[in-house]
Amino acid sequence: MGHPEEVDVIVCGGGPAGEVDDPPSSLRFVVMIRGWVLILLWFFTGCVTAGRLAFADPNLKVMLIEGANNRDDPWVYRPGIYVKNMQQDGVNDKATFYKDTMASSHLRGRESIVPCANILGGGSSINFQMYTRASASDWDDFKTEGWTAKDLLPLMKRLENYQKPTNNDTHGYDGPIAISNGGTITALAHDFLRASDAIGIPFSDDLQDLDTSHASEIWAKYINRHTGRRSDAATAYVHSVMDVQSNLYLRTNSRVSRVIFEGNKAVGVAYVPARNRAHGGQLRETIVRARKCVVLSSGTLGTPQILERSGVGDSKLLQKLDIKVVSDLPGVGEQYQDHYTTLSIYRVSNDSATLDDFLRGDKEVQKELFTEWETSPEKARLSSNAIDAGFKIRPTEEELKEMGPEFNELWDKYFKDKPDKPVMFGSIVSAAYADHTLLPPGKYITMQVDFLTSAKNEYLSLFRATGSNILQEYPASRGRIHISSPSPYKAPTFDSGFMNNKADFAPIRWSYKKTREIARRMDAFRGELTSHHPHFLPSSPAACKDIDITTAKQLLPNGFTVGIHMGTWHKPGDTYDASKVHEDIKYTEEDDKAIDDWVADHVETTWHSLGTCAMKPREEGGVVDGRLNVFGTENLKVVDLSICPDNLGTNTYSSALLVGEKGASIIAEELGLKIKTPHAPVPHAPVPKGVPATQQARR
Ligand SMILES: Cc1cc2nc3c(=O)[nH]c(=O)nc-3n(C[C@H](O)[C@H](O)[C@H](O)COP(=O)(O)OP(=O)(O)OC[C@H]3O[C@@H](n4cnc5c(N)ncnc54)[C@H](O)[C@@H]3O)c2cc1C
Repeated sequence: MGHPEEVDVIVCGGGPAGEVDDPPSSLRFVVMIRGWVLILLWFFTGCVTAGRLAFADPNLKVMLIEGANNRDDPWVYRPGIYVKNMQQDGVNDKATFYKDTMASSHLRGRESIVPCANILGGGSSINFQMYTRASASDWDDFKTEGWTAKDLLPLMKRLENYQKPTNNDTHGYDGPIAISNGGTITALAHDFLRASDAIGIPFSDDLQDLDTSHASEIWAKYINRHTGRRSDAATAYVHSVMDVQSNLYLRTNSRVSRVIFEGNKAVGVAYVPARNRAHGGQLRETIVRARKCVVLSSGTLGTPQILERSGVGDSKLLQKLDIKVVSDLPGVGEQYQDHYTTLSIYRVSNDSATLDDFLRGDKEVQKELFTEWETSPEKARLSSNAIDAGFKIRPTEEELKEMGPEFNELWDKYFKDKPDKPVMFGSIVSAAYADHTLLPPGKYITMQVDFLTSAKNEYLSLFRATGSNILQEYPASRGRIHISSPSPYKAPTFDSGFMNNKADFAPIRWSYKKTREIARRMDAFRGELTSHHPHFLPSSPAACKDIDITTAKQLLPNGFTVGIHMGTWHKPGDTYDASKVHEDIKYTEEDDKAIDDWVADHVETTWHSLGTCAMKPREEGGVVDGRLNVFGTENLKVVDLSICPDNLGTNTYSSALLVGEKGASIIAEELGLKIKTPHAPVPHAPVPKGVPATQQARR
């Protein structure tokens, strides 16, 4: 049966933006008018809101317009294959790659790339599945009525089906999103935790209690421990409702072009095919009208583009592009924020359990792991993201002294009096997170460190107020995204703003040193993969050392070249000695400079985009109010992470779900509906019992 042309609610979202091409100037618009309906545009956070509303009232007809469908896609639901979704091979349509329009001097002439989801479920269909929550003070810092941590805690619980043991009361047990340790925990994770403890990072049971900011833990994952499947937002909130009710309709392979206004009132949207394949580049728009309201949830990089194409944004830009101004909001697309990741790679012993052979494409190993997942998903190695342990840390007084004046000012202003805020996260990946064609044979771990703050708003105003040199040197400390054409197929101008505030270098440098000290103290440690570390001077005591000869000989026992003299190519490490007593590596100023250069050359997005449609007063550059209404318009809301007025110190899936739950509650209230709990049963998964699932025996 075809979709009805008139429904109560239409949720439009997820059009693949991967293929961004420019239509010819002689655009012809083919417009199909559909019914007058209530339209909600959302994607991942939208899945939450759409599913919640549809389930709240079976008589409310909801249509979800999206990009690719993730339903029953094995490249989505098998957790261990997530890295494949980051391939830029022209075939992968699950991600869009936003590239800096201009090379950045802060990155030594590099353009950074920010991959984003391009599929139903948004980031939750392709992300790394690490479960982290923001600190309580992060939400309080929003300074918006209804958005304090205390206000939001019931919603945090409402979304969770927490399947780990716990010793606090901040988790939920019958929500649609499963959180567990996954199928297996590697021995490398325990090795990491022991080494972390040795350098002053104690073990904790739950780092995600909204409060703990300096400890390590077995890191949880968005994986259902009973099914070994990824816990994505579409399966949890949308497919679940579609399985039991007939009032939620999916329209996939589409891209939302613009919101239609009458005056300043949103009355509908226009969407186009996800790919521009029509005769002569014809732009085929379908118009759907909205009876009550339009909600945008296209993510931090998608939502501002739709707003601008619709006439909501900086009037100067819109006039230049011949777009009629509906609401002059210069804040749209500004204040783009992210977190920073650096990845350093270490050699580990040949008997370590890593995913390297699987990722390299060893056919036998792949067959073994896929079969294991098919037959015993509840305990399979692929029922994991291979990121089993990690830490959150704050610097000691001594370390602060070494971190320089720029960071210390940020510390004093932002962290000092908020002890629940970590400065850095670190985690161990039991494999090389890298292109394996660039790596020698062997087993690896990756130390991933994330700086989760990246030059806060408050910090920026501090420098403006004091007239510091930093502001003169780095005048634009955030990124931005803006459309370059009214066409939905034309690539936007994008400036990630990465590292354009000098204060961001010190914590990344500090955490590189920390993870290096941890790696060296692990029993499995067998050297540093020198190509994936800073290039210290060869004479520096801090210079990296690669694989030791004993381990190298085990790798290629019949090789004629192991350990040959090759000039400076290989500086072998020491053979493993369990009784070794460690001294911390000492770094000179020159060494620190080498680390900073390496950071500029290699720092990446953490895929945690935030902030381009901030929820704050209009006169301060805000785009939405506390009830998520877009200023200067009627019947138009934004429900995604673009609304964050400030950064959140977390991997952001939990926050996106929370914003979705909050949006659902606000809209339900305005529609006179009540959110029903528990939500519809999640496909493939056992129905949660409302108690900690650790008490349910494994099969
Ligand atoms: C590679 C990767 C790894 C990550 N790892 C983790 C992790 O381990 N843990 C964690 O907590 N978080 C992680 N995240 C972050 C997390 O997934 C995101 O914060 C979250 O998905 C953001 O939700 P959102 O709804 O705001 O936006 P998104 O999830 O980005 O959803 C926006 C959706 O809108 C669609 N869209 C955009 N424009 C249009 C348009 N014009 N028309 C139609 N559709 C459109 C896109 O296709 C996309 O599906 C990761 C993200 C990525 C990309």
